[in-house]
Amino acid sequence: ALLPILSYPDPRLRTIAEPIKEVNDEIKTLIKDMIETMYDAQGIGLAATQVDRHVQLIVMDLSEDKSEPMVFINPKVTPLVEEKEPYEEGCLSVPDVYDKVERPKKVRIEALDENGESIDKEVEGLLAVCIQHEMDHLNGVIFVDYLSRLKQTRARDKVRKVLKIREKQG
Ligand SMILES: O=C(O)C[C@@H](Cc1ccccc1)C(=O)SCC(=O)c1ccccc1
Ligand SMILES: [Zn+2]
Repeated sequence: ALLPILSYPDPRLRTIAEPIKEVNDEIKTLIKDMIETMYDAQGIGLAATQVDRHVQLIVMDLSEDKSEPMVFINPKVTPLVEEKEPYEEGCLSVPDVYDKVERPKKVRIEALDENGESIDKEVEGLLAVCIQHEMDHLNGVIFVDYLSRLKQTRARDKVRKVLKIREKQG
């Protein structure tokens, strides 16, 4: 099922997600719904926080044809290098706002997958950018938090406008 995505500056986006104790049917359904919601929203990632479910769960799919969804349960992301790289980020919770954010170039991801198998890999590029962006969501951080006050105000105004237009479209 498609889940509603919270929009900035909704305070629920600031909730800290809890660890998942058991990958039960409820979590399995949430994973399926989040993947469906991510594809529908044309995203490459989605954190459970964004759909108002405050558990440590991230889904991502960087493939062209939306055929390779990845699931990260109770993820831990550790920078492997000091060097940071800027990337023009967007966010499904801050529609139509894109801006440069600097993040560590290479990170280690430790997590469980949907079968409870452990994941432990070193990534860079868009995968590293996206997993750090999603991890921030689980910690109540949104990419606009890294921008200037002025840009944050502009982002709030922009989201308000986009939501009004979407409301009219019904
Ligand atoms: O809000 C989210 O978490 C999803 C977000 C993930 C993300 C994309 C790009 C950089 C950082 C984080 C998106 O999928 S935004 C939409 C998108 O597909 C995209 C936007 C900018 C660059 C590449 C992809
Ligand atoms: Zn986001």
